[in-house]
Amino acid sequence: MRPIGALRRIVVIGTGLIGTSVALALRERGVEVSLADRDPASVRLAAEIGAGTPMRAGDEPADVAVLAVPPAAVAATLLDAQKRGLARVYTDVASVKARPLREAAELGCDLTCFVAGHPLAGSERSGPAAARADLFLGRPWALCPTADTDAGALETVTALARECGAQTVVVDAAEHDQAVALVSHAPHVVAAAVAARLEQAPKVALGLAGQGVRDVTRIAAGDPELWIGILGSNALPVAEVVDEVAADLTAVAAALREGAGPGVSDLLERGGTGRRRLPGKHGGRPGAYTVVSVVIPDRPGELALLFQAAGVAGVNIEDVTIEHSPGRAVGVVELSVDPSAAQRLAEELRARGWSVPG
Ligand SMILES: NC(=O)C1=CN([C@@H]2O[C@H](COP(=O)(O)OP(=O)(O)OC[C@H]3O[C@@H](n4cnc5c(N)ncnc54)[C@H](O)[C@@H]3O)[C@@H](O)[C@H]2O)C=CC1
Ligand SMILES: O=C(O)C(=O)Cc1ccc(O)cc1
Repeated sequence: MRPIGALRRIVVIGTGLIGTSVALALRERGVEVSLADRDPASVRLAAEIGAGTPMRAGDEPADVAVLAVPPAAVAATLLDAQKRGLARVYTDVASVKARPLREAAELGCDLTCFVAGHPLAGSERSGPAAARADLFLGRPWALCPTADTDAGALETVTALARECGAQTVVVDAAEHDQAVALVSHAPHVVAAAVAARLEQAPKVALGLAGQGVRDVTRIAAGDPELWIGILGSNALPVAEVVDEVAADLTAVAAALREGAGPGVSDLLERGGTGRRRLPGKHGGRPGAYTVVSVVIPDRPGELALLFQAAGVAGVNIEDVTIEHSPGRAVGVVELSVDPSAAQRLAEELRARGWSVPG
């Protein structure tokens, strides 16, 4: 198949968080986008926020159709789209790869022009209202071609992911599923298990909750229906990781009952080592940034002034977290910056009246 030089028009089927984010990202790159979803309200909202125009019957085939539907709907959606000749090349974004590929083969889909894909970016929110054009910037985007995949189709989908600002990683579907069981799906289960402890938590405990428990449980706010589908489609690899986590937790509980000691420090040390192995932003060296903490009053416009001051100092903010003190009208903003810029930023902020401890 002839690889296309530039994407002219794509179709997005499934205008939720991921589909609409792909659409917004490509609209910014001048690509024409047609939108479809089984829920007409979702298409209308996506169109209203500038993601494209509703798909019309009789349109010419698009360069690519992006199937952004739940994993269990990928194969049937692909078959239907191919029967209608919606595009020359097809891809999906589902969080699981092996089972949808198997189901597509069983349904008799044309797998030469289908490149299974998965952007490793998202959030705990759903639907077009949560979509962002910059969602995929610097993020990995897995592509899982099979022996049947046409080289031109792979090139086209690679171009699409890169136009969205992502970095493509070609990986076998089964290997992908094992990997995401470890770095995405089992963590979701563990987050839910920690968050489930809060269901009956006394008010005093909830009032004492800081950023740590919010960090650990953020993804537990994801749509349960979507996640039941993801976990069910990748059940065995996820179960293996969950068993390993459970074994660690059982061992640490026993060690705690014997007065903490080596069983606890062993887990904490292994945890620290594992965490440091995660790559930093854009796949860079982990922990390569210095954190500058700033105390700010909790009032409108304060963050904008802070970012403006960083801009005046010529400092690029690589990441930001905000810690709110319950019941107090102040917050602590942690700005991650290049170590060579930390001192300059701290001085600029102090000169403008902010408290920058340290
Ligand atoms: N939520 C996340 O952070 C991420 C999700 N993914 C994957 O992206 C896909 C979409 O997830 P989200 O955008 O988060 O979900 P979402 O719930 O925001 O959007 C899914 C959309 O698909 C539509 N839909 C469902 N079945 C359909 C069908 N048969 N035909 C047409 N439309 C249909 C729904 O109406 C909804 O608008 C899933 O496969 C998910 O595994 C991938 C990366 C990150
Ligand atoms: O919210 C987050 O940080 C995520 O990691 C979201 C996410 C959810 C599902 C995926 O398949 C990929 C990414």
